Amino acid sequence: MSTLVAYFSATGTTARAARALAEAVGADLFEIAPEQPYSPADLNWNDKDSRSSREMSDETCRPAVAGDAPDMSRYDTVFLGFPIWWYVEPRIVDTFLEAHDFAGKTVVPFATSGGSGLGRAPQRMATLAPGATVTEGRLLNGRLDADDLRAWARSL
Ligand SMILES: Cc1cc2nc3c(=O)[nH]c(=O)nc-3n(C[C@H](O)[C@H](O)[C@H](O)COP(=O)(O)O)c2cc1C
Repeated sequence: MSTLVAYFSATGTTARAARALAEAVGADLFEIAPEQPYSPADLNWNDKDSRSSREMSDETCRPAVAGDAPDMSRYDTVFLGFPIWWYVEPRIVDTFLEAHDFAGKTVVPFATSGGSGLGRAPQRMATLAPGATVTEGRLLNGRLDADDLRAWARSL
């Protein structure tokens, strides 16, 4: 069994963290790409009518994921990365969690943000991945050190 790093990234920051993590721990990498990419206007958190604001104000919103899904049966540990949006994981991460069977797997959240922590994201994610062990996760803001990432992965 092996390790997957799956991530959503709207503007590239989480993508960089995900690549560094996958390389450091020798994991496969999968991008959770939205069927409809997010434009800069979509990401405007000052506009309560922007796409991201509308999605995040609706707990049941599940934006569609593009492309082929990974074969989850190959993995026992899944690092799941995302930008913090309104203190939690973007709804498209919820789409991904509900689309796969994580029972018996370890799901490790990681995030980038403007400063907020993971907040309630791990708890929310646990409710969407029945039977999985969802760890408390970690912010991967700033410079990432491969040895530090490996030590973190070993400690899980
Ligand atoms: C709609 C939206 C909401 C955000 N909400 C938060 C927040 O609650 N706390 C925070 O620290 N950063 C917040 N941010 C900033 C992002 O988490 C941060 O820029 C992140 O690194 C972006 O990652 P990405 O480039 O992978 O999309 C928000 C960004 C967007 C677009």
